[in-house]
Amino acid sequence: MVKVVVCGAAGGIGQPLSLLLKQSDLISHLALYDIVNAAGVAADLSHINTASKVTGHVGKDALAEALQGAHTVVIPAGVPRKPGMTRDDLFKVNAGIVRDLAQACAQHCPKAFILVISNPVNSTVPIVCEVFKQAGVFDPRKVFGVTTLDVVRSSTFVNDIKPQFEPQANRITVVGGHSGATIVPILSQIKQVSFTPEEIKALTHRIQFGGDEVVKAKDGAGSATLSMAYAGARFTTSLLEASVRGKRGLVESTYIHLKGNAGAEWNVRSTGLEYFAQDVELGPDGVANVLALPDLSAEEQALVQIAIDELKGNITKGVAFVAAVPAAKL
Ligand SMILES: NC(=O)c1ccc[n+]([C@@H]2O[C@H](COP(=O)([O-])OP(=O)(O)OC[C@H]3O[C@@H](n4cnc5c(N)ncnc54)[C@H](O)[C@@H]3O)[C@@H](O)[C@H]2O)c1
Ligand SMILES: O=C(O)C[C@H](O)C(=O)O
Repeated sequence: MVKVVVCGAAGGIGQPLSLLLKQSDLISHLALYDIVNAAGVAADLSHINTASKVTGHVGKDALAEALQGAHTVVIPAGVPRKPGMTRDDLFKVNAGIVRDLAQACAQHCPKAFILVISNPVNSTVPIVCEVFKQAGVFDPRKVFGVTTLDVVRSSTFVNDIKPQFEPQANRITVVGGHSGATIVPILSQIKQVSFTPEEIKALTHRIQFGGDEVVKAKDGAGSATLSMAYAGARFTTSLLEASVRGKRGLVESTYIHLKGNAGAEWNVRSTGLEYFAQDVELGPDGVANVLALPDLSAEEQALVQIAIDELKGNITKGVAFVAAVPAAKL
C-alpha cells in the first residue's frame, strides 16, 4: 500500500500534478488535500481507470485523515508570485502554511517522505525540518526541496541554442537553492556540445530567472504550474522507484538538510551551510548518498559563493520563524 498525499491539490500545480501521479502504477492511494475544492478534483480524477484509489479531503478538520498512513506527502500549497515579486516576498503567507502542514505531518505521518514545492523553497525546507526536529521525528534523508524544475529548464534551454543536445537524455546538475542567484547550473559538465563564454553567461542567467519568464507571461495569473507539475511528478516518481521498487542509481538534484546525510560532510565543509541543493542518489529511505560537487569552472565557483551568501539569510529566516512562532497542534 503506497499512499501519496498532495497538499494544495486543487491549485494550479496541485491539479496537473495529481493527474500525472494518477497515472503511476507505483501509487495505490492518492489522497488530495486542500482548503477548497479537493473533493471535486478527487471525484474527477477517480474516474480514470488506473490502479490507484483517489480520495478528496477538504479543510483543516480533514487533514489528519488525509495524512494517516502516508508514504509520501507532496506540498504545493500556498500563494504564487505576481510580476514584480521575489519568491522571498511569498514568505509572509507561505511560511505559516508550510509550518502548519509540517506540524500535521510530524503528528500523523512522521515517517513519510516530505517533498516541498511551496516557495520560497530555500526557507520552507528549513521550516519543515525545524518543525520535525521540535517534534523529535526528524530524519534528514526524508525531507526534500523540489528543485527539479531548474534541472528540467536547464536541459530545455541548452537544447534551445544547441539542437544537437538531447534534452530528455541529458540531465544537468543544478546546485545551490531555488531562487535567482542561488540557482547554479553546472554547465561545464556538458561535454556533448561546446559554448562560448557569452553563451554560458546568457544560459546561466536564463536558467536562474526562468521562473520570471512564466510569471511575466502569465501577467498576474500566477507562476509556472504545468512545467512544475511535470517536474514534481518526475521527482516523486524517482523517489518512489527508489524507495518502493528498490531501483538503484537514481540521481536527482534536490535541496536538502546536509547534516545527517551520507556523503554530505564535504558539502558542509565547502559551503558552511546547513542546507544546499546538490545531486543525491535516492534509495529505500530517501537520500542514500549526497554526491560530491562536480569540478567547477572559475565562473561557477564564483556563482556558488554568491549563492552561499544569499542562502545563509534564507535559511536563517526559516529557522528563526519556527523558533519564534511554533506550529499550532492540529
Ligand atoms: N519549487 C518550485 O520549483 C515551484 C515552481 C512553481 C511554483 N512553486 C510554488 O508552489 C506554490 C503553489 O503554486 P500554485 O501556482 O499551485 O498556486 P495556486 O494558488 O494555484 O494553488 C495553491 C493551492 O494551495 C491551496 N492552499 C492554500 N493554503 C493551504 C493550506 N493551508 N493547506 C492546503 N492547501 C492550501 C490553495 O487553496 C490552492 O488550491 C507557490 O508557492 C509557488 O511559488 C514552486
Ligand atoms: O517563479 C516562481 O515563482 C515559481 C517557481 O519557483 C519557478 O521557478 O517557476
